[in-house]
Amino acid sequence: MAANIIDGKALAHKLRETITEDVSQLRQDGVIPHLTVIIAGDDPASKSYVRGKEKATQQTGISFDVIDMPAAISEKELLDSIRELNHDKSVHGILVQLPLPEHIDEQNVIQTIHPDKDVDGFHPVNIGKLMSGQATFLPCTPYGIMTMLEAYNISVKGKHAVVIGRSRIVGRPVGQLLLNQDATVTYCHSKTHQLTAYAASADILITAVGKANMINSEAIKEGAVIIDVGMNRLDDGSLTGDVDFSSAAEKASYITPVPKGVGPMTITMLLKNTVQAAKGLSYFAG
Ligand SMILES: Nc1nc(=O)c2c([nH]1)NC[C@@H]1CN(c3ccc(C(=O)N[C@@H](CCC(=O)O)C(=O)O)cc3)C=[N+]21
Repeated sequence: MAANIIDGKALAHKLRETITEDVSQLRQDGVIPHLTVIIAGDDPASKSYVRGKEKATQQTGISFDVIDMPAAISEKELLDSIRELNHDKSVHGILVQLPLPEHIDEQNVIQTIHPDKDVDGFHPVNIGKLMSGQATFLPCTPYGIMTMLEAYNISVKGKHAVVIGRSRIVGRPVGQLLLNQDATVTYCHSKTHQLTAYAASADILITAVGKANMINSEAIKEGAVIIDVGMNRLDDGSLTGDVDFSSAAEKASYITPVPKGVGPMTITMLLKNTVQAAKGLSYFAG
């Protein structure tokens, strides 16, 4: 079987048209949706991701600003500026770019963002809401993945979904969303025995590991749907996923490329969450 390619970039483009219309309506109603990003330090990858977010907000008419902090910023100063943004009525979404410098406690930072401005969906209140099926901001990458599956009419009901990676940002929440939609979910991670056997039993395989080409066709069931969340920068500067794309595409029914798969969807859902924050609403996580 030759797999269908799930074109995240094209879908992102389409969704951004609707978001642009929503923003324009909000502006007519006197609300200017605004996202503030805080970045600490000058890691080139982080800087480049923030530029991507800036470009996407500008394209859709969302107002954007970035607060650049030195890597040596104290945790207290960082938390104080988050508290200020929490009180600023013109700011609807706050995103603190991760990873943070090592001396800063990531969890303290996430918990300081007001849950109603937490457009990343990382705050424990929002994670709790997701777990209990209440309206909330969904974390952008899992939300993007569910949106791609829906757009391609891929039902997860009753299917075996295998998630490789158990991060709070991707693995855990995407497994929860799949479960909410009646998939049978298995979480695998770095300590899993017989990883290949689990992967090869997946109807839907989500890889969020960060190891280039760790999954090849041997670990893929004929007809499986493959969602590759990996973003691995190779020595030649190119970007590749966790899945060996060409061999996997021979067996899969659907597969996401890297780049132009999950990445553009992640940013699109951030835009959507920001608009939703500006409307003063959040989603139902189903
Ligand atoms: N608080 C926080 N929230 C995040 O959402 C967050 C974060 N921190 N830290 C870093 C990761 C990474 N991330 C990406 C999003 C889109 C692309 C993306 O659009 N990638 C393009 C390619 C970009 C390129 O070529 O460099 C693509 O896949 O086609 C990549 C990476 C968001 N992150």
